[in-house]
Amino acid sequence: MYAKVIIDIKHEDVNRFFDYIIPQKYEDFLERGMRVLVPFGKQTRMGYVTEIITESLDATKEILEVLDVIPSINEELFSLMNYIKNHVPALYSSIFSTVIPSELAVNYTKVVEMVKPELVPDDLKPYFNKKGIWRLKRKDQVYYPRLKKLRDSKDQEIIKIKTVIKEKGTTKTDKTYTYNQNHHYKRIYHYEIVIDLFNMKKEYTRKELTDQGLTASNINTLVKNQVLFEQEKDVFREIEHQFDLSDKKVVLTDEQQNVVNQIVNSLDKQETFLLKGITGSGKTEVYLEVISKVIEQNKQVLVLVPEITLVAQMAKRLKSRFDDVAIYHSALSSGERFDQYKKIQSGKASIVLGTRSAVFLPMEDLGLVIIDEEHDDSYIQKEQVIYDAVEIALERAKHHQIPVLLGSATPSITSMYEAMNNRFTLLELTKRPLNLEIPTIQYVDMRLELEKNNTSIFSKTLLDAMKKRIEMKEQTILLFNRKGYAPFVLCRACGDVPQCPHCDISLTYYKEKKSLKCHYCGYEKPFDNTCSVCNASKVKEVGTGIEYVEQVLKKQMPKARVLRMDKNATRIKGSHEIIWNNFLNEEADILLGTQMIAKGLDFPKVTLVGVLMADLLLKVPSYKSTENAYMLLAQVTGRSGRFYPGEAIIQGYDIGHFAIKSVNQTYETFYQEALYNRKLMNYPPFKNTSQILISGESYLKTYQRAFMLKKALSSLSCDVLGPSQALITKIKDYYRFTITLKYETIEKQELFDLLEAHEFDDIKIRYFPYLDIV
Ligand SMILES: Nc1ncnc2c1ncn2[C@@H]1O[C@H](COP(=O)(O)OP(=O)(O)OP(=O)(O)O)[C@@H](O)[C@H]1O
Ligand SMILES: [Zn+2]
Repeated sequence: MYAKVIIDIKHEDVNRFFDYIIPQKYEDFLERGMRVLVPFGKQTRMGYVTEIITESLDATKEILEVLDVIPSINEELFSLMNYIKNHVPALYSSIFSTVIPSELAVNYTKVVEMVKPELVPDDLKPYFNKKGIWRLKRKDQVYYPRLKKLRDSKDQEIIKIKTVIKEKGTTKTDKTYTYNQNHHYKRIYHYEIVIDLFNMKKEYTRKELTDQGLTASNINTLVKNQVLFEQEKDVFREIEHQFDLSDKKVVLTDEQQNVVNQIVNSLDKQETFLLKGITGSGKTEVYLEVISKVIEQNKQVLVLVPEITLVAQMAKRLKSRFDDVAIYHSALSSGERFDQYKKIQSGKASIVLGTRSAVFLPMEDLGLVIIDEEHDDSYIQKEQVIYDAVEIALERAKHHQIPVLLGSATPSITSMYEAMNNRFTLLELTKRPLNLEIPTIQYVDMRLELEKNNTSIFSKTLLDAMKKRIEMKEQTILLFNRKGYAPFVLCRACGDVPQCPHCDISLTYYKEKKSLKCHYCGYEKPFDNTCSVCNASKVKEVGTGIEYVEQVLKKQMPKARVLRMDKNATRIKGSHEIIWNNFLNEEADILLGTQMIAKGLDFPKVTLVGVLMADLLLKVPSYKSTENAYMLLAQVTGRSGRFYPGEAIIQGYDIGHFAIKSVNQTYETFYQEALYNRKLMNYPPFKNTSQILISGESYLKTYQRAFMLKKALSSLSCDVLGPSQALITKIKDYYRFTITLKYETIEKQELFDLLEAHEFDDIKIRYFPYLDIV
């Protein structure tokens, strides 16, 4: 028997199947989808078995080891990988590592062993340990050529180089102790506490015992004298939460019950529901009720939220009401994530809650997928292997023949269009349950503030409203969608902005480190207030970042307790949940944040939402920027008045803009206008679009190649636009051009072949299945 294997190396040259002999001991055991170790050239590598075959002409080497007990890739996952493969050109190995958890990957470390110590050059000797072993680090790469020579020297092998492979995910074990009733230890009277403890519970972990005051040497003595039996056991790394498990009990409104009934009647069918419910209309209660019905049928539910910020709130609701909830996202520790994965893989989770990548988790008895805030861009993975988790979820639904429930107050234009054309079933919630209205919205034109000599970033209206909230013990959410502090520096004398020498982008200013850094290539140089162009000592930070807003806020409202939620404030594991929990428990008056706080969150005491520089949202270069701005504003203002009547204040310089104005109107008004624009411009849902990036070191050559590609593409039935300069015209010394495709249908494989044929050593071509990712 033989196995077809994809090798875990991300390189074009090995992007194909390799045949290996299955040793007899693995013949009955090995299955398609398992991870194996195989010899590859002079190395040992991990690989994925994609097929078991009976004949092979190429197989010469045997599989060394099998890493799985259950296949890491089940049949459903294989079909999802196939779906991805048909949509984007990507290496097999990259697709594998996209769909499985990173904990299933392995680390390869090279180890050098002395064979003839006397012949090892003196300057290398200090790197070896006492046992004659040197674990190579990344920085040791400079020694590779010399080491290889020592290994390959003709008649004498002076050293050996081995690859040590370690799985990233590890199972945690802990020592546990039970009490031996029949021991003969005389001095047990010294350990009364032990007797008491084991009267209460049969088994304790080492940590539990030390927490009770026993020292390590106490425990050792008791084990030695056979009072305690010691055993090594796997321990499950449970995720620790900040919240308590108390569930709200609500009686569904007629509208909610209606929606629930419709979904529940279709649980055995593949059907896509679009639940469009205004902000605060109680979509979560609908989810919970439907989930309980799915679980009654012994099936599983996958719940996706677009951002880690939203996990805690949903986790609290789910864990309070249901057992066996697993949680999966990138902010867990590697150990926690590995254990959650194992729990899911073994079928022990009835509900899985996660962010984008959770869409690939193995769930054999999947009965429903819920995608909350379905309009959110975060569902699209924009790096490496590009995919849209919503599309993947719809594929899974096809596989299992089950419904998908998409929920949003502001559905994406494409989802709404599907619903209007009866391909999705539209369900609506039009009211807030406690008869509360959507908050009233007030616009403040900051140009007029300036005329009134107010140069602060806060208008008087907003400042007064926040102060009033503090007096009334109510809370405020403030949105400022720009991260970091003073993102760049500028010479006030000549206007020069320091740029990265390798990329066409201004350098970011890091105040604490006093340095300037390029976001794209990592180039870094110390900040210097002398301008390199005009020599004036006038280089200063520019712009107002969210940390600056926080400072001003504290200055203008010294009594206010402010929490900040942005990428910087949430770098530490668990901080999303801490900030969320603290604000929910009213330990702060104001929650200041980026788009992270704009959607989905439900804080009863928030009666004011303020938006600073709303027009910043429009400055994003995307065909969707108007729509995204509208949706973000409609979402964030919807955080106000969910339990008590509320209001929202939007500040900006261009508040007459369609996107900003529309927040005060219905979603339908906005949808009609946005759809009209998309029709006019041939954007989705009317035409499919994708983009091709052509990059190379020579400006002229790259531009020429892009034109040649355009010509070749005209043989396909699609509109080809461009080539034009990419938004960032140069990255890491590579010039960048884009070509945009618009089409109804396109033969993807033909397109990918064409792109491949146009790749040259000095020209790179990348394909993006969606616009504005380049
Ligand atoms: N039937 C009900 N009776 C009383 N309160 C309810 C009812 N349904 C929902 N609520 C409460 O209303 C609030 C808003 O509900 P929820 O967070 O589910 O809104 P949502 O539709 O998800 O809104 P958004 O799109 O803004 O996130 C919650 O505090 C929820 O507990
Ligand atoms: Zn750079």
